[in-house]
Amino acid sequence: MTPVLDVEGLSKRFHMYHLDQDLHAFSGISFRLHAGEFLLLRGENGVGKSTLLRTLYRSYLPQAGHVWYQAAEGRIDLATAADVDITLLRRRDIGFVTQFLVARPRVAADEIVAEPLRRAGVAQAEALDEARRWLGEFGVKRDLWRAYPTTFSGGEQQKVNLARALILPQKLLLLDEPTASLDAGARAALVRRLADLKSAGVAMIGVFHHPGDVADLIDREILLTTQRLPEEAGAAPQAAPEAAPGDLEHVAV
Ligand SMILES: Nc1ncnc2c1ncn2[C@@H]1O[C@H](COP(=O)(O)OP(=O)(O)OP(=O)(O)O)[C@@H](O)[C@H]1O
Repeated sequence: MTPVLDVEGLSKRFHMYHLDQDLHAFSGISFRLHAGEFLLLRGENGVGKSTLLRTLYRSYLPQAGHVWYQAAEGRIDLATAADVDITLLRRRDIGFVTQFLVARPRVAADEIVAEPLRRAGVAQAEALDEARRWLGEFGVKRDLWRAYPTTFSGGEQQKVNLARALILPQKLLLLDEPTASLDAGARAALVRRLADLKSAGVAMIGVFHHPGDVADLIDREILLTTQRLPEEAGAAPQAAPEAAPGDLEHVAV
C-alpha cells in the first residue's frame, strides 16, 4: 500500500544569528505513515517534536531530506513544493492542530469554525449549523457561538481551534498537544472525533502531553532522543530503521 507520507532523511537546524551558531533540531529522520495510522511522537522537552511537525507542515524548511506526500495528483515533496501547492494541500488535505488559536478580530466563533466548510463549497447556513454542532460537541457554551474568540479563555479558544481544524476530514492531520488546555469533556470529544477520523482513513501524527488520552488510537510511536556523539567521532546521529506497528521506534536527533 502506498504510504500517505514517506519521510526520508529529514534534518532541520536553526541558525541563531545573535550567537552566530546553529542549533540542530533533528537530523536523519525517516518514517512512513499509511492511511488510518496514528503515530505518536514522544521525547523530552526541546528534543524537536513541534519542530518536526512544523517541518512536515512546511512552516519550516528542512536543510535536508524529503517529505513525500501522496496527493490525488501524484507524489509531491512537501520540502520543496511550490508555496501555491502547499496552500492548496493545507486547505484540502493536510490539517495542523496546535494549542494556540490565531483568532481574527471581529469574526464570530461559528464563522471561524464554518470557514473550512465554506471554502469546500458548503452553503453558508448549512456550514454554520455544522459549525455550531461542533462547538457544542466540544463544550463551547451556546451564548459564545456568535461572540468573538479574541476575548475567550484559553480553553475556550482551544475548543474553537479544534472544532475548526477537525470539522472537515482531511487526509493527514498533525496534532501538536491538542489537549493541552482542555477539560475532561472536551478531551473525550476530541478523542471520539480522532477515532472517527482514523476509521475514515485519516493518517495522524501527534504530540500529546498525556498520551494516555489517545492510548487506544496509537499504532506506532517514535521516540526522539538527543544523542550527543563525541565531536571527534564525526558521525551524524542516524534515524532508526522503520518500526513495525506496535513497536517503539527510537530516533536520535
Ligand atoms: N524558530 C526557532 N528558532 C530557533 N530555535 C528554535 C526555533 N524553534 C524551536 N527551536 C529550538 O529547537 C529545539 C526543539 O524545539 P521544539 O519546540 O521542537 O521542542 P519540543 O520537543 O516540541 O519541546 P516541548 O516538549 O518542550 O514542547 C529547542 O531547543 C528550541 O529552542
